[in-house]
Amino acid sequence: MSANESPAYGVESEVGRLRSVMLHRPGGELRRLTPRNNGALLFDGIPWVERAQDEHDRFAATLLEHSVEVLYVGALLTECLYFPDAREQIITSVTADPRLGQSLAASLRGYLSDLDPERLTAVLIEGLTKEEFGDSDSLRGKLMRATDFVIDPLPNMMFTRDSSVWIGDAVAVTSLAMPARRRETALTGIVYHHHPRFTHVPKLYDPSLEHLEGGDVLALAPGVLAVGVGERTTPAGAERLARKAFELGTIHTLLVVPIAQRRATMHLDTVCTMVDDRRMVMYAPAERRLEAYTVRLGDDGELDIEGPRGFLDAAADAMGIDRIEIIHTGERDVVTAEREQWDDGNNTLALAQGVAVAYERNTVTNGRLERAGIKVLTIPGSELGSGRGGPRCMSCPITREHPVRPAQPQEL
Ligand SMILES: NC(=[NH2+])NCCC[C@H](N)C(=O)O
Repeated sequence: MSANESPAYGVESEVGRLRSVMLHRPGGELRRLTPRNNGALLFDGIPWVERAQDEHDRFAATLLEHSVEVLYVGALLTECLYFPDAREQIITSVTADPRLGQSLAASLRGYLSDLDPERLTAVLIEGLTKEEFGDSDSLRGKLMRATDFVIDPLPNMMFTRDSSVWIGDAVAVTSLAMPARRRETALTGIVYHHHPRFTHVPKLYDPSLEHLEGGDVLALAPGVLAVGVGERTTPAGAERLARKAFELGTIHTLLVVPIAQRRATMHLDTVCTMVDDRRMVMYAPAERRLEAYTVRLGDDGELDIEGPRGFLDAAADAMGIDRIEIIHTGERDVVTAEREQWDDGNNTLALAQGVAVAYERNTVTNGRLERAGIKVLTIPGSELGSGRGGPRCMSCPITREHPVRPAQPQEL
């Protein structure tokens, strides 16, 4: 590739050979979690930060050992913050927080403007307390405790799956539903709009639109997407995505899959993920329960909606295959299944057909995958898991090769 040629990115499936991925190594933002704020910040515990970082490094090393390019969102953001436009845009968006009040917003603007790109990146992700900022003049500042946040930390930043998703050769910077996560897309948006790697990439969504999270979007096959709607992605978000993707011609079918509005099933990828082009690891009760509406573009340019019918049948039809085979999470007993579903046993990341990264703790599910001929690459996740996300949530694939048929575990 010559210096001024832009690399070709794109994702058409869940299982084509993974070439490039975006991660975020958890850092100081996890140190902000306390028993008082962890619930609002969407963590079920208080992770041991150094251990979480070691676990994450093992994840990154597993990807690198399998020749996957690992890009870190923080490093890309820092590079963007050398551009005055990008700096101005992010500082304006952070200081527009109406909770600040005019005086604090003005002094915060001055403070942020003086930071070098690296420090600014850290503050944007790790947050800033009143104590660190040092303000005591503004009305808001006077009424804050030393440990209150002037800028909230983003501990869920490591779940890069949710804040952007590639659909074909276009990227969707998503619209996150939970208040604790909304600012993540201001940062990913800067990366995709300002980093020279990505300025040429078509953008098919933005954070001002209806709620849509990447963890709900599964690229079942080239041209076929499944989108979970529930706690995070709304039907309106799925509709908007369908219209945009049909317009760009990147898909021909979108399956809308209602999922229970519960924390255990916050995204479709907590219930099922693909391990090759016709097999999924899935939480057993979902196999019977999941339904799908099949959405296509009608001749009149309007959305044509069929269903609902069983998700697996609708998916196999859209993918042009006889059936999707299911590998169940856990054993036949519901308790193990429920435990391993909670611990992200379904949330595997395929590096290629039949090769998947999984948390080591889900021994029963991993054993089943192996017996089914899947090569399982395990990583530790005792600390990372407290944020309720597994290998799939912690990665945003940027480039996958086209999947190969028939499904064969590939030697990488
Ligand atoms: N794609 C996923 N399953 N992401 C998991 C995100 C976990 C994060 N703590 C949240 O609640 O939003």
